[in-house]
Amino acid sequence: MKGKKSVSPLSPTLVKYLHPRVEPKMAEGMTPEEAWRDVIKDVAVASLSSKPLDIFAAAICRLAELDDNGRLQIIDRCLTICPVPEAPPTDKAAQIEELLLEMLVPENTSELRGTTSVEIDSEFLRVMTNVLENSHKDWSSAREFLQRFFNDCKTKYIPDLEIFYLFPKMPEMARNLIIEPAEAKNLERLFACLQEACAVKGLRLRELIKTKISGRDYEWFDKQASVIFPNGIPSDPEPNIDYIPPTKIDTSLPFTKERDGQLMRSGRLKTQQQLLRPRWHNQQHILLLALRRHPQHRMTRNELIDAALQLDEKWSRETGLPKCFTGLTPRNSASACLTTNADKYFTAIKVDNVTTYYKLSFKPNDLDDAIARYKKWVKQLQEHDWPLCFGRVLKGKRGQDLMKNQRIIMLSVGASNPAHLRCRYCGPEKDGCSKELPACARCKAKGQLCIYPLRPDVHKETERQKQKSEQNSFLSKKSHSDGRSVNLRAKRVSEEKKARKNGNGSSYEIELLENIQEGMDLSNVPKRLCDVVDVRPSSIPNAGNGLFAKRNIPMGTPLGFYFGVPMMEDEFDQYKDKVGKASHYSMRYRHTILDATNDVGEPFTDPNGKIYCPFHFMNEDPFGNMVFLEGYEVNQVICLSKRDIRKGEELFVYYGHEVDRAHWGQQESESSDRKRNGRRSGRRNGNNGDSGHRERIWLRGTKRKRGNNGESRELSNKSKRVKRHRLSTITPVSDEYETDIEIGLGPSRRDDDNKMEVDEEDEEKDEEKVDEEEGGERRGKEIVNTEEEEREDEENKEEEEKEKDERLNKSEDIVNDDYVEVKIEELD
Ligand SMILES: C[S@@+](CC[C@H](N)C(=O)[O-])C[C@H]1O[C@@H](n2cnc3c(N)ncnc32)[C@H](O)[C@@H]1O
Repeated sequence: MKGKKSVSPLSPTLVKYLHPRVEPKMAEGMTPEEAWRDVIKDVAVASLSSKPLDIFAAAICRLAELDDNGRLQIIDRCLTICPVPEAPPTDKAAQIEELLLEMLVPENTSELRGTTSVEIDSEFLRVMTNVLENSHKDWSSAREFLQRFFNDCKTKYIPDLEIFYLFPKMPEMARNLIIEPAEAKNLERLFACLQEACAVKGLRLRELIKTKISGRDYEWFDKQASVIFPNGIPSDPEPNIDYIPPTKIDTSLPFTKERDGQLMRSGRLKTQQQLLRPRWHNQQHILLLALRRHPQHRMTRNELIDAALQLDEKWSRETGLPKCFTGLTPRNSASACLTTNADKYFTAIKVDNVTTYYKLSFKPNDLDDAIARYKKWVKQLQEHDWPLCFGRVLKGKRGQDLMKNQRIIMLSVGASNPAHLRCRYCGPEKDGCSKELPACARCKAKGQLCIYPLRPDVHKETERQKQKSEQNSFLSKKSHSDGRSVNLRAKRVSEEKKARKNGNGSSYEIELLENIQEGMDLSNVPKRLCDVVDVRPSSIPNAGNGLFAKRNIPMGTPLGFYFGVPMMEDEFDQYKDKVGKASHYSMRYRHTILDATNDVGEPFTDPNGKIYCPFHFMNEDPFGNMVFLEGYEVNQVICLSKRDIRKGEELFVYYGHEVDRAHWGQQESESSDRKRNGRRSGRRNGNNGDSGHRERIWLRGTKRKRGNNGESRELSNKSKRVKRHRLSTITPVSDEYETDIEIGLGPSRRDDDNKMEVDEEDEEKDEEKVDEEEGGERRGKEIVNTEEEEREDEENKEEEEKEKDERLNKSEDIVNDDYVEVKIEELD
């Protein structure tokens, strides 16, 4: 590959040097090329022949592998040290030798001689980028592992040879580089994929990565290799000799081609590259795109299945990608996919009570529709959920009645999996409560006023069942006396449906809420978002604005939603990705991107404007106090507090593992310079050469697996630390879709800093308020006690709280040390 480059014009110094030396060699019968190559070899031999044989041989071999430009560059640089490099004066000899070693055998330069090294051709990085960007897998754990590997290496780049040398810092590496089974599996797959990608380009992976392991490190490397490749390192597939190099690496995605309406010249056309495909190239997405392309976004089941199969066929034919709907019965696969509707993007509707149509569950790329939905959600949240979260149980009889009734109150929004949720009053350390109703998934608290953010339908179902059975018994009684019973039932059902459709269906909920509110003090419940949070400069240097709590916020409170106009991912890449800061504020939700910016790519910042979402300004901390939760409705992202948050604290959330953080923390001008120069960590995708998709916030947990039937496990402080580290670095890939709130892992270091910022007066007030709130709650719970018992109890509880705080503080110290380490590792 390198030998084919033509020689660039020689500098006058080189000509002056070569001319007198080449002529005698030509006189001996050499061609001009052989003669001047021999001159360069003479320099290397003269300077390095005293070196140990392996070093000398490696240098001469490397010289032979270089192209003419590479060789001439070596002489050019030698001439900058002295005019006669083959016989340098004594004071220059060492410099020439060091230079030659550095260029020909860099792993043997004085500082690193004899150490283990990995030589990586820069072509490998191009292959790697292409695989990571275009593969349908997200390679999360493999990335993390490689990142850890690179972090523990000293790196040297030799521009003339386009080669990177990695020198592992063995003690650190042996200590840090532990491979988990899931990582090993993923890494093995990644390497198989890289090998195939190399073969497509006519290369062999083994030739792009060469390892030289010194004797003492051999055992360790051998052990690691046997974990990653239990069956031995597979040999490279035969390189594809028919390969037509793509003019630009990024033109290789099928969708670009389809949009441009031209046929693409890509190496992939020649071979069926099974593993390289765009992330969204899967069955669900093809069905979704087929529906999206229909003018009314509405099709019958058969029409939709036909359209999806045609689309799949067309792409496969034009791009060489494998089809998504395969097997003997692709129609059945498409039909099953539609029935499962795992991502909730399809809504089935009956037209004329006969034909079932499928329509998109959202209006793509429609700002007004997105605003209307967002406002509806926020209204519901503020009217229904906030009173439940921020309200306090009254002291007197009304509060007593409320507690006696032992109702379960549910929020209108929440995770799909109630097993992840907590009773509001269940502190992380409490073992359980003793009353009767089923409640919190963590403490199994029974009978407490338990805010239970269930998926609305789960709860409604039981209530409806009750109503239904009542209706049924009523109707069956009636049916004896009245022949019109069937009609009556149908009428009732359709009325119920109609009411639900018009948004009045939750009469049960409203009634329940009214009952609850009678027993609660709602005077301190916020009315608008600006009562709860405000946007101001972040506590993180150079991070721009941040979001801060304006009041104490209890754990598990849904504060709002992340606003964004839903678009298909390829649409976003095409129209929006490079517009202003669109990629900084966009969020990936399953198959859609929620675009949070206006036409010029700026977030909506006017609090009185048509749309304003303060959560766009929430900065990142992997162990933040907030979490993005997938709501029950499609494209609904709930911003939920992970723990109790105190007034003045900055709100942080984890953006997900796919985010490119390389330019963060730089001054604005610096980072925009970088963007202008197109140096953003070499990000590319196939569409337009510089997609920001790695900038996008990822809705956490959209593809995660959890053990133990989805139940979070209690963690000791020690295991918490490990878990914390893994949470920030490893996201296991699986086919299960789940949402995940990581509650109870404790506050981050920054939260402590922020606590310091709350001025003393505020703090005092807060404490009073918290005491009052907690007192209220306790009074609510223990309302049957006498006043004296109550006082005693409160004293005891205060002591308990103090002890608990101390315990927490101690564990925070440990956790925070670890956190700093992780951060540094990541920033490195
Ligand atoms: C969704 S915006 C958050 C609001 C942003 N700070 C602002 O002023 O508009 C995401 C951007 O905030 C910045 N950011 C977020 N978390 C950060 C952190 N921990 N450190 C540095 N910059 C951060 C990055 O520039 C990122 O692209």
